[in-house]
Amino acid sequence: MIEIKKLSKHFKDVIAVDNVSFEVEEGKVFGLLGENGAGKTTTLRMLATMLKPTSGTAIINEYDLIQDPVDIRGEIGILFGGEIGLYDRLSARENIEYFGLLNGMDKAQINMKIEKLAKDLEMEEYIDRKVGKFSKGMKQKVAIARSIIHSPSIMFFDEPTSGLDVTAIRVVHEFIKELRNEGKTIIFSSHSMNEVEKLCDEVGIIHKGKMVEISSLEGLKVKYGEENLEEIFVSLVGEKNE
Ligand SMILES: Nc1ncnc2c1ncn2[C@@H]1O[C@H](COP(=O)(O)OP(=O)(O)OP(=O)(O)O)[C@@H](O)[C@H]1O
Repeated sequence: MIEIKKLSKHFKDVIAVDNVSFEVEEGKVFGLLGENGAGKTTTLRMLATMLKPTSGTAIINEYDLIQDPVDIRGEIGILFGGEIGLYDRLSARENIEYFGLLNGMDKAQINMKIEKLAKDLEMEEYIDRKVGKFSKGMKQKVAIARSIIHSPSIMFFDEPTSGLDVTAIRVVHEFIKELRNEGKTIIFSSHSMNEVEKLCDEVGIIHKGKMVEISSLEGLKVKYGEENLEEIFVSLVGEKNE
């Protein structure tokens, strides 16, 4: 369960996130939708304890973001788009293993989990190769494996498909669906309503740091009398997206 309470982040005179509150029930997928610069990454970085909020807090599996950040880190898995920060000189296996050790797992547990992840994500062929020369899609799979090595119950994804080709996007989507089936609680950000529609139970639309709508997909359609969710998004944030 995630309960976000009046979360704000100011960078000098820029209000990146403005008094945002929402809840995500256990086992649900929440899509944070917004244009470039809307405040999605900043929100997720705060929830992942990577950035200190200016005000407000969140309760994540009963831990308070401000009081218990170390406990929260053990509960969450993070997959951020863009620069994913793998160690080029280490193999895929070593990159994943390193994170398992950081999360207090022992070698035997880690090895078992890596065998399964390598199979599930079809990485067996290159699991022992150095990641430096990997394609973007291959690196993303290593990052996915790394993010769940410690079996967190909560996952945060920040635009996890940005810059990936169609095949790699499918892998990420399938992975999110699988996590949902396993009952994980997920928040992921996107600027595409189509992506959100495929994967989410509920959506929050963020615009200029403010949450302008929170609803189930069906609820949005009923409220705005419009079947096409992309149209609803555009009408809410004011300009054409993509
Ligand atoms: N470290 C920072 N210092 C100053 N301003 C920042 C910083 N990080 C983010 N911002 C500003 O905060 C606002 C929200 O940025 P954020 O990265 O959260 O948006 P986003 O919705 O994730 O956008 P995108 O889809 O482009 O990643 C933007 O105006 C951005 O310029």
